[in-house]
Order: sequence, then C-alpha cells, then structure tokens
Amino acid sequence: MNIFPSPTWLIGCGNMTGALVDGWRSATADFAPVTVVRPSGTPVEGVRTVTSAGQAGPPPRLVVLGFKPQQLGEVAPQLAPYLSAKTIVLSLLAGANAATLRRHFPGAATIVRAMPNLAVAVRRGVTALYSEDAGDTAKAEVSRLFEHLGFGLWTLDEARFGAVGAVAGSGPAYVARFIDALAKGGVARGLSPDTAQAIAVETVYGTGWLAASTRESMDDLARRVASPKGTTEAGLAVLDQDGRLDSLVMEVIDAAAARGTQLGSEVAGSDGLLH
Ligand SMILES: NC(=O)C1=CN([C@@H]2O[C@H](COP(=O)(O)OP(=O)(O)OC[C@H]3O[C@@H](n4cnc5c(N)ncnc54)[C@H](OP(=O)(O)O)[C@@H]3O)[C@@H](O)[C@H]2O)C=CC1
Ligand SMILES: O=C(O)[C@@H]1CCC=N1
Repeated sequence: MNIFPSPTWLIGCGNMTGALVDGWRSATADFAPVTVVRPSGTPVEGVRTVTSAGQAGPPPRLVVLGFKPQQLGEVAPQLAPYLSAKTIVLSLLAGANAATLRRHFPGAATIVRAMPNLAVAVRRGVTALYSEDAGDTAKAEVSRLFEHLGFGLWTLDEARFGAVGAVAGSGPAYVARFIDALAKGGVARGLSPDTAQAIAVETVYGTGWLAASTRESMDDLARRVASPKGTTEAGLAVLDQDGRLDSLVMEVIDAAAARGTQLGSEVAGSDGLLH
C-alpha cells in the first residue's frame, strides 16, 4: 500500500512515532519512501534509519516531527535547510501551535498538526488533525496516512484540536490507570495480579467494543448492567457519589489542557525570536 509521499522523513521514532510505524506496518504500508532520522540510530524494523538529516537523502515532501516539544528550538534549525515550498511538516508535538511551527519552518509549504494516541499501533487510534494553510491536496495526503489507523478527524480550530488531545491523546494513560485500579480490586479479593489484570483489560476492551457497537448512551449501558438493588448499583452509588468521578476526570482533563497551554508558551519562546 502506497501511503507515503516520497521522500518522507520521520524525525524521532520513540513511543508515538513507533506506534504509528507499527500501525502502518500492520496496514501493509510500503516504507520504501520513508527514512527515520534519530540521534541514537536505533534500527526500526523495515525502515531505513539514519542519525542526522544530512544523511537522509533528497529533500523530503513530508516531514513528521516526533521528538519532544521542548526540542523544537534545537531541531528546527537543523531541519529547516532541507525543507522547500513542496514540504508538508506534520507535527506530533503537544502544545506547539500552528503559528509557532510556522515561525520555525517559514519555508515549508504546509504545516499540519496531528495528535494521535498510542492505539494507532493496533489501528484503533484516535487522531486529531489541524492546519491553517493545508489545501485539499495536502489534506488528502495527510488523511491517507491516518485512514488505516482508526478514527481521524480534522478539527475546525486549534482549541478543539487541543480538546481532542486532552481527551484522546492522553486518554490511553488514564484508561491504563483505571484498568490497574480495577485489577487491584481483583487482587484484593484474592486473584493473582496477572489474572486480575487480564480480567480488567478484557472488561474494558469488551465494554469499549460493546459501546462502539451499540452506540447507546453510557447511562443506558450502565443501566443495563445495574439490576435494581443489585451489586452494580451498590458499586455505582460509590462511584457516582457527589459526581466525584466526573469531577476527578474533569480536573484531570483541565490539568492536561493547562499543561498544553503552558508547553505552548514555553515552545513559542524557544526560538529566541520576538513574537
Ligand atoms: N507518547 C504519546 O502517547 C504521544 C506523544 N505525542 C507527541 O509525540 C512526540 C514524541 O513523544 P514520544 O514518542 O512519547 O517521545 P519519546 O521520548 O518516546 O521519543 C522521542 C524521540 O525523539 C528523538 N529525538 C531526540 N532528540 C532528537 C533530535 N535532536 N533530533 C531528532 N530526534 C530526536 C528520540 O530519538 P532516539 O530514539 O534516537 O533517542 C526519540 O525517538 C512529543 O512531541 C509528544 O508531544 C503526541 C501524542 C501522543
Ligand atoms: O503527555 C504528552 O505530553 C503527550 C501528548 C499527549 C500524550 N502524550
């Protein structure tokens, strides 16, 4: 399957870009046009890997930024000489907004922000996309990269892009914590840790699958589990008391969103330019 503009450079290939590569590999993407640029040179199975942009070959049509946001000020000047008016810059960097990215890459054709989550590795990810300057062709080229990796959506503005990031980008970590908490409940009642985790994972997996299949409201789904005066009702009464789960999760999302804004300010100042 040919989904990559030629040439495509992946700058960094850690947790997130590695998950994208896993998803593309499982979708049988042809990696021939792709080069990974990473300082460690750690090999990426089936993908040419080099340690610097200077070794990557002809200038890229697509560059995926997969390093940490705090490294933008250091990495952008190293990349900028290789970018042209034909290059799409696709940034995975949390917090670095489109205006900041444009300042760092003034010569690029198009700047696109993507906020995927780790589940793209198994092609069940959620990816928000946002651009202020992408035309239909660039949007189609970027959409093609994500259409086999789960649910992708172009957001109308950067605020909504941030909202998807706060919920879905970070979401797998929150769900992992919930699974862990469920499993601990099982361990406390005598299950082995491995069995308890397997049961908790399958419960969350099955519930997600069920919810996605029936498309019913979460209230209805919960109601179908909770028999009147039964066990679940007793559990939900604790979970729902004073709306504490809702409040806690709202606090969590607010904290992540606030950190996104803060990262944005830090990164906006990282090129030493006046804004
Ligand atoms: N993790 C996640 O779930 C998500 C992450 N993101 C975003 O993705 C980006 C990457 O995060 P994540 O994958 O978790 O981070 P990792 O720390 O796992 O990976 C960072 C990558 O950056 C590379 N790198 C470090 N320095 C340089 C450099 N000077 N030039 C080029 N590459 C460099 C590293 O190379 P090497 O391997 O050689 O050390 C590594 O591959 C972040 O901007 C984050 O905001 C977005 C959505 C979700
Ligand atoms: O934690 C982070 O900053 C990145 C962005 C979303 C998920 N991981």
